[in-house]
Amino acid sequence: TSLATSIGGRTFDNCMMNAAGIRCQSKKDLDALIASNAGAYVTKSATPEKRAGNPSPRMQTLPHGSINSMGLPNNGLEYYLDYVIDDQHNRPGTTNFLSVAGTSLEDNLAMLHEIQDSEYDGFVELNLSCPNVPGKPQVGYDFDRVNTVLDQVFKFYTKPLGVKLPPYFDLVHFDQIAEILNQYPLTFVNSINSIGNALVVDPQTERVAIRPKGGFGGIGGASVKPTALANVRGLALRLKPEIAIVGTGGILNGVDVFEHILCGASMVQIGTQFGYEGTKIFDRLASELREIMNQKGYTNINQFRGKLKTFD
Ligand SMILES: O=C(O)c1[nH]c(=O)[nH]c(=O)c1I
Repeated sequence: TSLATSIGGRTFDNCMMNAAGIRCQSKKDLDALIASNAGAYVTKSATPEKRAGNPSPRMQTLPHGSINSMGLPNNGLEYYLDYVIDDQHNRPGTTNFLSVAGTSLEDNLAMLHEIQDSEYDGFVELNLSCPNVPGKPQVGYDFDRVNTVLDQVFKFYTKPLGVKLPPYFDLVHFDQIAEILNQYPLTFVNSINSIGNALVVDPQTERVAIRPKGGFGGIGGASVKPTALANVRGLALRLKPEIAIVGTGGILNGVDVFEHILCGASMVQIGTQFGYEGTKIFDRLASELREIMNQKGYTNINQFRGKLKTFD
């Protein structure tokens, strides 16, 4: 039973990896991902310079997921660019993901120029959906802005690139974002990021759970799976076949991986639950997914990708 997948002509021996932001900020974190059974890793979203991020408490675990307002803490683009270039020398033929999240178009273009001019030959995940930088909107909710960003990027960027999108909640929004994305040579679209600006309250203390932004933060984990599957399916039905879908959101068990692939995902990313379990989760999910595939008579994931049935 093979869990292999391919995106943009690159093959991965396992269709599961971490989600940006979770246990991927330091070299130590990334080394652990390399040592694990994950099929790839993605680095913490980078800004041009190192950032401390929001004041703590800025992340809280919940019974059915997590809330976070980290505020884009990261070690700066050079740190991650050096890491992934070093890794591609050490492990030729492997492909990984470098996430960038500039707080302005200028920053994003500057970082992509630096990556374009470097010897990095892996994927870039352009994060258009960080919900937690105070005063900054989630670009993914401004369709004209997304168009402008991609138009500017693809004037010069020729290496494989995908975008990380926020969740949409209206079928017309799936139509509108897909119409824009289909105009560009994207390698993949990653859906979803956390459900932004939710609020968790502690009834005992009568106070919010996290400090930044009056307690408003992004929700991840089990509670977001129905929204994540809707976005994966909504985009799979609308995007041109050359654009692969990376499914993120609400994956705790092998069955959740199966559901994301059934909806159209070629690769899946695990965030909140990976944060709790660590890299051994990739072993557990692989055996659980293989068990499901064996029961159903599937020998590889291409046999059921996107094959979700409806009633009609
Ligand atoms: O607060 C963060 O650092 C963060 N948190 C998220 O939930 N999604 C994101 O894309 C980011 I850049």
